Amino acid sequence: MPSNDIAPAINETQPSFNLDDYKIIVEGSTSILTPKSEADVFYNPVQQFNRDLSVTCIKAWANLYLNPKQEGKEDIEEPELKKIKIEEKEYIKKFTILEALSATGLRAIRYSKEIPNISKIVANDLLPAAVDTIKRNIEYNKASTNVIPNLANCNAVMYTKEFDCIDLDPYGTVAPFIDAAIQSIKNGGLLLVTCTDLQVLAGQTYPEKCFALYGGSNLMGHDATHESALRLVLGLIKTTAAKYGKYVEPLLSLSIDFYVRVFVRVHNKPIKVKDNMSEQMIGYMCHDCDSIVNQYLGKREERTSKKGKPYIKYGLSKAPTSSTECKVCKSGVQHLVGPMYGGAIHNKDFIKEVLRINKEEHEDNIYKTRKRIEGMLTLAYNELPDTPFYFSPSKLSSILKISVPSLKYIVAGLGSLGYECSLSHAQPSVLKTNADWNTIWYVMKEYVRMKEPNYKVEKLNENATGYRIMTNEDIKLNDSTKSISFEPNDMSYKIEKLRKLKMVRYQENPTRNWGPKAKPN
Ligand SMILES: C[S@@+](CC[C@H](N)C(=O)[O-])C[C@H]1O[C@@H](n2cnc3c(N)ncnc32)[C@H](O)[C@@H]1O
Ligand SMILES: [Zn+2]
Repeated sequence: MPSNDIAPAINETQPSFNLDDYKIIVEGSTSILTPKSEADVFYNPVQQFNRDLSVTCIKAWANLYLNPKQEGKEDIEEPELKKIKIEEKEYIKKFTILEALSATGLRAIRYSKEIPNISKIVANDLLPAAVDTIKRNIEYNKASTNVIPNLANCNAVMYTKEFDCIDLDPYGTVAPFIDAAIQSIKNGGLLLVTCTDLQVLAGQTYPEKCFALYGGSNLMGHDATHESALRLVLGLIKTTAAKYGKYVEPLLSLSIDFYVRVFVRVHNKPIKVKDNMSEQMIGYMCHDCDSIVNQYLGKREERTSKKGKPYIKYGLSKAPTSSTECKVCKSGVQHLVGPMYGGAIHNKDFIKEVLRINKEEHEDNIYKTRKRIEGMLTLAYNELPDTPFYFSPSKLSSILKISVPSLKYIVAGLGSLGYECSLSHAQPSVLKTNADWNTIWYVMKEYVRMKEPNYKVEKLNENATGYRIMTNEDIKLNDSTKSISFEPNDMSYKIEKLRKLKMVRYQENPTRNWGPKAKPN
């Protein structure tokens, strides 16, 4: 069982550097020194968004769950602190952070300067050169009161010590660190996870590697592959935690530039672990038309006993949810994707608090990526919560060989049939919807019929996917009382309003050769 105490692994020493030997990089509240000769430890300026966002998220987590303003809100259970509460009534809970893979110490030092109520933060790295840099930067920033440099394999630290908050920001995949992190994190604690291996998590080349690391395969070649990357990472964290009776609650899950970043809360709640089976899913993804049919791996039913007591019945799910032939385009090739997490990937209350802090407490001169945080999180806040994946009208139009309709028409069409739509933070010009793929394609076909009077299906090759879809009479509505319209409606107004907000919603390439940085020699 990991213990609570965190001992400095090294002794404080006298200042041991000559400032002339270093160049100074300023980010947020913090200046870091990197050797003028050549930086041999890791600093990636493009990751400022990751660090600005993480500061804001840790503050939001502490406000909501650790030191909540209103009475009665859930908080971290810690017997010692509870005792103080009874005696003194009022106190502020302090918390510990582990930056497990710290490189320069920049992130840890920023946390210590920008986030209140941290009792200790351990800035850990495996490389002696990195830890020397961390020490130098702690000293230069006068952060030695609560930032402790530590030289160790982070798994060894996590298997032996407990923390309220753990940040994992590795090169590439986080997979080797999840088990230890889950064991180290305290009840109700916050786990922050980066994965930069999107070639594996969202690419088309390494399904076997993706399966080995994350226990599932991604939506190879599909527009929504970045959301499947998030769901694979969440699936890994959830199944790892389940073994230890811990339940993982996603707070915010973002696909950003060249990486994914998820913020989850980990609870010691074996009863909630029972939901894991019915939260995990596989999908049948059509090779030709992008349609996906989801299949949850377990059944969870809320029932009432004869005595009127509610209870939950868990069971096996009915399978398969799809036949070997795609119902939309009749292709015989359907790929199995997943298993991955199929539930909600964000918590709206959490995003609201992050947005509030970002707006009210942070300034542009320190938080250079503040505007982008506002844009991306506003999109995440407005995403449909429980509907995996999204589709791209542009991709579907290319299959039908039509010019791309304005998003508002497709949204209006789905809205007129009673379905909901939203945008996605993960990609511009895509739509999430609670309609199934049969209905999505029905809307596309109706759009062609009503808005493209000169369209001639005969011009398509008879073997083409578009031809098979346009001539498939089975693509129709289940409910014959409904009729479709592309006139503006509540749903299309809502989406258009969001699209017209003047916000930085998607990143443009900020520098030449941007992306994950290679390991230093
Ligand atoms: C991507 S960098 C971290 C960047 C840093 N978090 C930031 O925000 O600037 C990854 C770091 O992890 C360290 N590392 C790799 N494997 C490790 C392990 N098992 N334990 C501790 N540190 C490790 C590397 O030496 C490297 O400095
Ligand atoms: Zn198909």
